[in-house]
Amino acid sequence: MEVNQRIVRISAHLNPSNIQMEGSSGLKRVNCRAKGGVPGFKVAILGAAGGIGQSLSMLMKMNPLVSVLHLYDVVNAPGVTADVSHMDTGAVVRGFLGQPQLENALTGMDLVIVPAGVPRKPGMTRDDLFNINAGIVKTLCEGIAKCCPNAIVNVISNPVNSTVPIAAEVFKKAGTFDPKRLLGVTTLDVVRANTFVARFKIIYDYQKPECLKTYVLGLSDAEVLGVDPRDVNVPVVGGHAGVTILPLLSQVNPPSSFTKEEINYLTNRIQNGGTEVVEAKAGAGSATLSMAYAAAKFADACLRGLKGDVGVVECSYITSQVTELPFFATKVRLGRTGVEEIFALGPLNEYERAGLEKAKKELADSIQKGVAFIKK
Ligand SMILES: NC(=O)c1ccc[n+]([C@@H]2O[C@H](COP(=O)([O-])OP(=O)(O)OC[C@H]3O[C@@H](n4cnc5c(N)ncnc54)[C@H](O)[C@@H]3O)[C@@H](O)[C@H]2O)c1
Ligand SMILES: O=C(O)C[C@H](O)C(=O)O
Repeated sequence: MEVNQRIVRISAHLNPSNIQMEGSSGLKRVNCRAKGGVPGFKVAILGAAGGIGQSLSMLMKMNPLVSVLHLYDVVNAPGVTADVSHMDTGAVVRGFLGQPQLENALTGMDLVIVPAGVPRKPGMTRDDLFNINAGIVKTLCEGIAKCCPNAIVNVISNPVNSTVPIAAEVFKKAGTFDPKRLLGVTTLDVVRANTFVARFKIIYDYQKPECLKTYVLGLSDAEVLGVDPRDVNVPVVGGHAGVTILPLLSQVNPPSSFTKEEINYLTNRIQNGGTEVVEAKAGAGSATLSMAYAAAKFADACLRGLKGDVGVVECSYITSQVTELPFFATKVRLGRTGVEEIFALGPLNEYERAGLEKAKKELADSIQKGVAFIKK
């Protein structure tokens, strides 16, 4: 049996027309288990041919937890699929092009990642994308509700503050809504916050052993002397746009102290990280590479949770009761059923409490806009 399955897989590789696109007879027989008998997960990327989608497809093909990778887009899916499928990693890659193939792309998936939609140009807010992206997310979520209602869904398409409520309303309408399985991806805010905070030289303060002291350095010094961003963890709560992005610098790990100026600088930089990239790209789109990295990191955390790993904690924008708002980003623990624990905000300082009030005001409108889009 095992040998036969290996032969099927090898012959599929030898005949490219059998492996790349939906509709070829050889695909259905391919073994869907990862090497070593460990069950792998089936992952679909919707918007796989885009700036985020292409790099994300590559990173997910490299993930040993993925046994099957479905790449769906309304353009260029065959090319991206052919390209990614040549990587000598375990996941079987299949491509799906256009709306008629959406259902096949989604059927049987454990995790669906959604980076489909238009990106910002300089001068635009994320909310300016609402008119186009709301409809795209709605259609894709209708497909998810029909074909893989139990999948974990990672929403990347902007404005995330509204597209997650849109997805929730679509799933409610279809009777498939499970708040534990719908997650807005805000990992890029955490990735940025970790990077920017790590540019501060953190040295041990022997007078206060429980606390690390920080110094602002010039950029070049910081690059040489700063700590590794992977050793820094900054919780970022609220949402994913401007003032709704609320880094909790009082809760940075390792514990660190910042001056008022440092807090202002860092908070601004983190809140405007997306705009910084949009302006630097000067009309050629928004963050794609750092976003694909962040999305792959978050998807990997979801898969590790599904696999049963313990202590998988990430920030995500989810259905929440942490504040009076129905959606809010906080740290969550991921497990076999998706979001298994939502962490409270923890103690906030005065600066963060003021930021929270501003964030909630803007978030409330964005959530309402998303909900109204489906209910209208
Ligand atoms: N959550 C975050 O932190 C974050 C970060 C960066 C970008 N984004 C958002 O992600 C989205 C994608 O950004 P990008 O730079 O990859 O854009 P892009 O234009 O490069 O790619 C988008 C892809 O979506 C596809 N698409 C459009 N309509 C579709 C549909 N109905 N079904 C399937 N695919 C469809 C397009 O064909 C394209 O390939 C944007 O909305 C952007 O604002 C979010
Ligand atoms: O800023 C954008 O429009 C894209 C994304 O939300 C980001 O934070 O980079």
